[in-house]
Amino acid sequence: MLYANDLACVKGDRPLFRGLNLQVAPGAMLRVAGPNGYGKTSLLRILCGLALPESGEIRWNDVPINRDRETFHRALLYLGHAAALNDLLTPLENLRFSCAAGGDKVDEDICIDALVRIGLAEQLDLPARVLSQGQRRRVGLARLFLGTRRKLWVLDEPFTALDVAAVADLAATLSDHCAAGGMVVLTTHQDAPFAKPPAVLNLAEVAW
Ligand SMILES: Nc1ncnc2c1ncn2[C@@H]1O[C@H](COP(=O)(O)OP(=O)(O)OP(=O)(O)O)[C@@H](O)[C@H]1O
Repeated sequence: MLYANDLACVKGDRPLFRGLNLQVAPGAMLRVAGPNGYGKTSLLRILCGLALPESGEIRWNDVPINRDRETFHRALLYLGHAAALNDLLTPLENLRFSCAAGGDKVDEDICIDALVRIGLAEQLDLPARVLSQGQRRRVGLARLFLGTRRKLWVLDEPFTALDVAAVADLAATLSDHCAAGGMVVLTTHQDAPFAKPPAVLNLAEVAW
């Protein structure tokens, strides 16, 4: 279970939100909504422990995330809104690198299957610099198809630059993850065909 209690966030000299509470239980999906610049990305980074809130606390299974970072990070998969790829490496090399950096031991065959599943069969051996925006996005998203048992997926605009079929496939994957007891927190400006509509947290309602 992920809890956030009474979070406040200031960026530079700009107050963004305060009094923000949330909880995400196993099986749940939460969509963080709000206009541009209201702090969606900032909130996701705070929830992952990548940035500190001005005040408030985040707990994972009742333990503050800064007290046992290792356990929390083993349960967490965070994908930011920009695909962090090395342009000189192929999609396969990038995927294997991000798994290794995240401490996931994944066989090459499983990585290849994930890249094929996400529609990159023809691009396996190309350097990432020649990929389209949608293909770059897919390399990052391939981590969701690896079957690693990370319970909490935090995804910043995962549908950006994907075509209709890829949006449907990803929405089904996120729904399946929740149906299997996983948790998803995401931002998106577009509707996606989830099996169940996610709960919505609108940052406009907690704007400072
Ligand atoms: N380090 C920083 N210093 C100053 N301002 C910042 C900093 N980081 C973010 N901001 C500002 O904080 C605000 C919130 O940014 P954030 O990226 O969290 O918004 P968002 O809701 O995700 O926006 P979008 O819908 O456009 O992706 C923006 O006005 C942004 O310019």
